[in-house]
Amino acid sequence: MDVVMTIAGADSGGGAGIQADLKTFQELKVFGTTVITALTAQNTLGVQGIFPTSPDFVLQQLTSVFSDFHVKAVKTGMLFSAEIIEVIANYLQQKDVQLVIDPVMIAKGGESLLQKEAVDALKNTLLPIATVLTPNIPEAEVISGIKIENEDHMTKAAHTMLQYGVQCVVMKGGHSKELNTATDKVYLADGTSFSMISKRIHTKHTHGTGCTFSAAITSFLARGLSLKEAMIEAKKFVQLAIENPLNIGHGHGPTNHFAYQQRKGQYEVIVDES
Ligand SMILES: Nc1ncnc2c1ncn2[C@@H]1O[C@H](COP(=O)(O)OP(=O)(O)O)[C@@H](O)[C@H]1O
Ligand SMILES: Cc1ncc(COP(=O)(O)O)c(N)n1
Repeated sequence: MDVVMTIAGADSGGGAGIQADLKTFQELKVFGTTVITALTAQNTLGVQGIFPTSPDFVLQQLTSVFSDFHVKAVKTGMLFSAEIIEVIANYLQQKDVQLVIDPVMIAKGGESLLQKEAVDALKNTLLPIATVLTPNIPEAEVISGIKIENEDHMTKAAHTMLQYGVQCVVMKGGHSKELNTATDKVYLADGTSFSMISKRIHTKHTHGTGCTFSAAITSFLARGLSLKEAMIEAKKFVQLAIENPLNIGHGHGPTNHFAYQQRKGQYEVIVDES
């Protein structure tokens, strides 16, 4: 059994963070372990409270898991502070793992999940050791310092982020103004790029989409898929999870992690290499 790890915040509402990651891992048949960076009191309406873990206890969790398991791939989500990021980067740079960074900054409800001072730590300590970075457009703007209003800006921002040493940047299109499609653009360190295109679902139930997508990439990498195959299959996983909502909660409801196993044969992501 392939072992993976998520380093993220816990979402009491079950739709994002550690909870979304573990549900994704389970559906994709990898064994999920966790390092919890913060507890959040959260539901589909928003984040009501944050209780961060001490950096020392983050290190203790990392040590417990790595001293016992052969972890093949790790993803990070909500990291909260520069101190927590530094502990994680110092620890992971000695390990031979594939590392997927979802640079979670702001929850869908607008609450901050990463302190402003922590962005430099993310860029300077985690990106140099990362395999994949999965920013949405607002996160890409903060990391690259480039305002993204068209595809040229997106390419420039991706190349700026690649310069920090990450091998691949996936610019997620959930927040773009496209009406009919949700396109994620993948930029690789060798200068090539491709787009993954799916139909845009008009729904408010998108809580935890980014967490689910990055957890799916992590699972497929651990199972031995190539970077490109892992990305395409993860896009399919998140598409089916959004397309088949569970309709629970009174706000931005969670996505449906069961849908991929039920319907994966019925949907193909369009890949554009041009
Ligand atoms: N309305 C939607 N319809 C289809 N796919 C979507 C939609 N919203 C987001 N996605 C997809 O979900 C994944 C997460 O994207 P996004 O929502 O931008 O991330 P985040 O949760 O970090 O804001 C991406 O693959 C994106 O294309
Ligand atoms: C603990 C935690 N991690 C990540 C997110 C981001 O998810 P979303 O962007 O869907 O609010 C969140 N709301 N809570």
